[in-house]
Amino acid sequence: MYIVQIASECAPVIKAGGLGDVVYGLSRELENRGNTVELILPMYDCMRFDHIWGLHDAYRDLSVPWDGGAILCDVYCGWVHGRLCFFIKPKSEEGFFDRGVYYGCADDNMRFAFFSKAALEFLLRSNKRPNVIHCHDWQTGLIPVMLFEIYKYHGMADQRVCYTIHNFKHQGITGSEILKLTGLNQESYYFQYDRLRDNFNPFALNMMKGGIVYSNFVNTVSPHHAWEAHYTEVGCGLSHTIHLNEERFSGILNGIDDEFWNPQSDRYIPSHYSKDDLAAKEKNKKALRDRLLLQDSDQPLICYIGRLDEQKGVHLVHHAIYYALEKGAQFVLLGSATEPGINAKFQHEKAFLNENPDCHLELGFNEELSHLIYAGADMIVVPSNYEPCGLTQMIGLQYGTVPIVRGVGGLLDTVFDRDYDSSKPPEKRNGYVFYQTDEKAIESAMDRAIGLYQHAPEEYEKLVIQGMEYDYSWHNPAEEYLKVYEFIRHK
Ligand SMILES: Nc1ncnc2c1ncn2[C@@H]1O[C@H](COP(=O)(O)OP(=O)(O)O[C@H]2O[C@H](CO)[C@@H](O)[C@H](O)[C@H]2O)[C@@H](O)[C@H]1O
Repeated sequence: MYIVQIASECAPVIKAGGLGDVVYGLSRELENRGNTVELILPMYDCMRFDHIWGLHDAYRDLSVPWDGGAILCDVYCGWVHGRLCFFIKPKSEEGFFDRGVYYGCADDNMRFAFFSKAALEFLLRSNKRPNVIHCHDWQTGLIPVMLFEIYKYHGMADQRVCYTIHNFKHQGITGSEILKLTGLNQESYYFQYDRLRDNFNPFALNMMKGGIVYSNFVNTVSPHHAWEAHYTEVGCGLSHTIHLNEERFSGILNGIDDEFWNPQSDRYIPSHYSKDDLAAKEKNKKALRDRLLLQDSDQPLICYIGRLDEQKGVHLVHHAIYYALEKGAQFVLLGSATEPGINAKFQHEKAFLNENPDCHLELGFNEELSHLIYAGADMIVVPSNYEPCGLTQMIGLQYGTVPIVRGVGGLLDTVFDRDYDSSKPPEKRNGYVFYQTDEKAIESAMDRAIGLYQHAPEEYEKLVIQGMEYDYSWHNPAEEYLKVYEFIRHK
């Protein structure tokens, strides 16, 4: 099958979070199974060019209709660790992707609407006719809309769209100007409730809603989160739209790339290990302590890795640091905050804890360091308010780092409480789960984890091994996506 992924991220060349991991990992697995996969991405000035091999011109002066005129783009092509990627570079004054950041500009809606239009125009003009176009999140929500309202009539009638939602919080809510810019026009048509009109603001359009309404199949990234999005406030206003389209909606659990995230071959860690050789994991702990100037200790090292925002339960992340220290454990945090208030709070904590030999806060994005932390830590906390899937707990499991998670979304589908999970026999349990959002809840789960580490090391090691035995690679999820692709192809 010929599949084109269109997204705003692809790890490691463009990675702000989990979306990048998924786009890369799924593409690799689909190719391993004999499919042809190509990716279309924006050409950001700040992306990691050092991860692209053989970058060259693929299409010069692609004329993308925009705002009644056209913007010329150059399309470059290169391989990102074996994946064939096309990068779109607009040559307009706005410099849509020359902002030094991936997201967070005042005109993000326009930037990604343009990217979506340019991606379709590129497919059309270069005569690429994939069986399936797979798009991701609000940034590409307009792709199925424009495909089925415009491009279908220009020789792209056979293409089918699978649309994956990684985060319902950001939906691309925009004004009517986007219709004129993209050439969709016809305000009264698109402002209908069963098309793009936002479910709560009758004067706004919602790009993610467009993605749901127009795609041949829609999914989010875990079965439990699919249920939450349908039936709870976690759908962020789109539950009714999901309800109306429920026969085309499901949850497919993410995987993690087992080449990139593999303690037996990870290029960023000093000592490779497996579940049969856990002594080598200790060497990574030592390397991590040395690198971050932490003192040696026989107490557990607990970590947090992830974006620092409301979604991730920052108040509990903050509490976990102090509670770990109170219990004699060590804590390492690697995170970046885009919200100024949250950033200021963690900068303050970093300064306050700077001299503490048991704690290190690293504020920023650092792929290489993240690997060493997964390998060197004993436990990872993931106290999210909501979590569509969550990759950090799965990576933690793969690296023998026991997850302590809040029981929401994909965390519930992947972590099974050692002491209380009745759905799994004891030998299949792999971590700790708590449910409430108050401090006592995370404290009790941390107590149980730290207690086992301190008082029953053999039992603790068993738990580590049980976690490492889980297969959260892309093998099963890719199978499910292929079933979806086959299903929509023949519709
Ligand atoms: N400061 C930092 N330095 C280095 N690496 C960092 C980092 N902060 C985060 N990372 C890395 O980025 C990824 C984050 O994965 P998450 O599942 O937390 O994704 P996120 O919430 O961004 O994405 C959304 O999409 C993903 C994919 O579908 C869903 O799993 C998730 O629930 C949803 O919120 C991991 O690979 C992690 O190691």
